[in-house]
Amino acid sequence: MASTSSPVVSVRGLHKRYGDVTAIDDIDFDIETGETFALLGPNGAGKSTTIEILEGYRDRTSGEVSVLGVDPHRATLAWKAQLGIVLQSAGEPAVMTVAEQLRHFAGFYPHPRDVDQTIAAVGLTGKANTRIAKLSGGQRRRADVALGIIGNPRLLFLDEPTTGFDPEARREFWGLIRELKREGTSILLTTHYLDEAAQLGDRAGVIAGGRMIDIAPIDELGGADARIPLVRWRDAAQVRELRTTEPGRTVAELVARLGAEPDDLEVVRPSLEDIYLRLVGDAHVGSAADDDEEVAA
Ligand SMILES: Nc1ncnc2c1ncn2[C@@H]1O[C@H](COP(=O)(O)OP(=O)(O)OP(=O)(O)O)[C@@H](O)[C@H]1O
Repeated sequence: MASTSSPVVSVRGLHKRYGDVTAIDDIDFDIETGETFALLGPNGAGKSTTIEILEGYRDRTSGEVSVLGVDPHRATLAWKAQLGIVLQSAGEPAVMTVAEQLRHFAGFYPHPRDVDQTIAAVGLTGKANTRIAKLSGGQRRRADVALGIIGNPRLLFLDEPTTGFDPEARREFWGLIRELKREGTSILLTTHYLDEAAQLGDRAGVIAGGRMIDIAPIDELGGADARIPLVRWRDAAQVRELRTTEPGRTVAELVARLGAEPDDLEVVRPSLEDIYLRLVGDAHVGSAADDDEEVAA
């Protein structure tokens, strides 16, 4: 939930170049206290670069960045202790057990979580005394998340946190993140799973080619027009589609015109994934598809 206090993250006019490659091209966004902000975009869009700049791991070329009121460029240990970071790849698995590793890292923080409760929260109680190297891929990812939250962070960075999770583990993980949200943790999430963004995100920013092409509450992404339903049916051998704000009237007119129930009739509301793909596709081709005409799909 957004609040009226100053944003936990504020980014203005951010640019990042790697040699000749412009990875980030003038992006602006804020994350409010207690908000979960989903950063979405295709491979190579610039999400990790943005996150690494916010975390203080990477220099920017230009622009203003404030994280918990501090420029990450001037990071102090006290500032870092308020961040929780779950990287895309956590490197070589540790030889320590899950519990040993968490106890070790808990010692670095002024107000850590309880180790056993954290292990339970990520669903690894049965594996607390197993070496990290012996965990499955999905279990290792849970151990990464446990490490990210052991310091009781005010701001949690989750970079593709559920890659490799089975569907049940993903749902359990969403429950854990909702609990962290309830506790007031602000979260920056990147994910390629649009259902995950829809489940957890309050707002989302879509990056493509280093530019922020849309930023809105999750259920307003792409604008109102993006949610116009599609009436689809089969006409002889062809599938027909019509985008309309009045699907009921369209179906009634179709039935009247055909004198019978249309074959394979369905009314489809665009999913977040449909809307996202359209946004990213439009950013690539630089032009929108025609919305109003009846077309053969
Ligand atoms: N260290 C680097 N040196 C040179 N170019 C880089 C470096 N890191 C990233 N890039 C380039 O910057 C652009 C943005 O990369 P980035 O890793 O931020 O994208 P991403 O959105 O996180 O992608 P993914 O979804 O695949 O993780 C890409 O063109 C990438 O090739």
